[in-house]
Amino acid sequence: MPFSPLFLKLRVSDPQMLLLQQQRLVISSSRTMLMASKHLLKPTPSTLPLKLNLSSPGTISSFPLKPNSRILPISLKTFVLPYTSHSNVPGPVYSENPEDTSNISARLNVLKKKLEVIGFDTQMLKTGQYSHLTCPTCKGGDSMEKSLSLFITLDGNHAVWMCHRGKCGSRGNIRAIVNDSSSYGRLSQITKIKPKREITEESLGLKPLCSELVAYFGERMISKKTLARNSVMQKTYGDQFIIAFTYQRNGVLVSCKYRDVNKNFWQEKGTEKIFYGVDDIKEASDIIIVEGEIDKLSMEEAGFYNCVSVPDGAPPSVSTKVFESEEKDIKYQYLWNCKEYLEKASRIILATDGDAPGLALAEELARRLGRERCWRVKWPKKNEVEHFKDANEVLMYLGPDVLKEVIENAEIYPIQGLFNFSHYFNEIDGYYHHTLGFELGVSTGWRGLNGLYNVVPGELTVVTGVPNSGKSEWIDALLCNINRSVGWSFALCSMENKVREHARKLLEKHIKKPFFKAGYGESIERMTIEEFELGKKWLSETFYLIR
Ligand SMILES: Nc1ncnc2c1ncn2[C@@H]1O[C@H](COP(=O)(O)OP(=O)(O)OP(=O)(O)O)[C@@H](O)[C@H]1O
Repeated sequence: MPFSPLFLKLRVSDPQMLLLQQQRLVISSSRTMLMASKHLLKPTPSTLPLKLNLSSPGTISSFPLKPNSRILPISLKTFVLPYTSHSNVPGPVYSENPEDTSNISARLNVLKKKLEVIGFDTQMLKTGQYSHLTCPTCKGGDSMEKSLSLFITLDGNHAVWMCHRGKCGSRGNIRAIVNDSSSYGRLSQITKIKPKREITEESLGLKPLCSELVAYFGERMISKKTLARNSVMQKTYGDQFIIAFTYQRNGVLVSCKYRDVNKNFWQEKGTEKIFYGVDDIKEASDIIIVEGEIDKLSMEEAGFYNCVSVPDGAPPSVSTKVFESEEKDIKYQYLWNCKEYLEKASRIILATDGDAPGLALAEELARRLGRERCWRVKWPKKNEVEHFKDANEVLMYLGPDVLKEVIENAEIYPIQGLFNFSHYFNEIDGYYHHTLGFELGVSTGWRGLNGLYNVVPGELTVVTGVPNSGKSEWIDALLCNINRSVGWSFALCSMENKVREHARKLLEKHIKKPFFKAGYGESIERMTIEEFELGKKWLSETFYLIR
């Protein structure tokens, strides 16, 4: 909705009154503001209105804002390396005398010694900072990555660490000065959280897909070749065949998700949560994320191998919880467990389902991955009201080429405050076709002024003049005219007028009869009580008073 026009009356010697049209009661009548406006004016006895355009781009937008989440957007980079910002944001200080540096360094030395015993390299450790280290438990796996993050409190007394390798997950904490709350004793052997089960195809009893299941996939346009490449298998429960989607990392079975004929899903207990197909995005700079395993297989049919599926489907809605830490972000552990695969991606296409949960999932992923590198797809229309909801539906009903187009036409994920002209085409069209309503302004009601001045929403009008020259009366008459012609209502900030006086002046202009018995001209009739009562109703419907 466009901004309302704003009338500002300046007595050349004594600015004092401000009028606002319509409901937006946002401008104060403070002297400061009026004085500031005065700089824009050359003192002149003229009473002609001056126009100042307030709607210049970059200062005030008259367009609706995009809906925004109340939660701060969070980028993966911030999550992965959140610690760079800690230098600017002091953490809690535990020392009673934080400036007692000798104590801090003494404590830190003790702490370092204890950490060395556990197997940490303490050379680069500093208080108040996170350090990325090799985990003494898993040694960073085959890639020997520095997957452990360790934080030392500002007082140098407490170290907390966690290994982010999905297969390890070791964590612990230790204090320089051991007291009752110390967990050093317990943690001299580093504790493992939720040790992950080691599984194999044999241990799970997985078998190659039977012809019936291959045919089932065939109906969904998933080829045998794609099934084989993704090691889709089956498990037998009694006489029932269940589809087994194998979750692998570096070719090793990490987890397995099952699906029965009734579309029930379940996952092997105690296994690590990772993306489905994560090996396919190892070195990819473009990544597609979908909401289900069959959608991942569908993308492959359209020629996109660089695709992964989330393991748990979509949440019902966007969470209002504030992100605390990777460890506490339980629902999205699969993302953190695979973060090294995602870090390299410069473009992440979120091809989640087109329904509300799918959109919520896209939002949750975008927050964590960083909106600036996320894109989203637009699923094609099924009919006048519906859209196809996911990759497999598009593949089945429209074919691989259309699915390819959907991905190729993905658009940038909306970022707060970043738009493009196409977002405004409706408004631009309306402007061109004169259908917006008041884009060229409304008449003041005085025909002689039409070619010189009209009241345009979003613009500021300053009415200036020498004292007592009729500025207030003119503005009141203008408001009455505009109310009569186009029905606008107004907010009045007129401190110089008593409310009852202002009511009288406005009623006289509206009813076109004097409020009191005129002291001149016998034939001039005073407004009747009925007219007065109707006039009061008009007053309260037309004006708001800022006092
Ligand atoms: N067109 C008019 N015909 C007759 N009287 C008028 C007219 N315009 C204004 N007046 C009268 O002149 C007086 C001053 O008018 P008004 O208060 O509108 O002036 P102003 O410029 O707003 O004054 P100030 O600078 O003191 O705020 C009022 O008594 C008003 O009724």
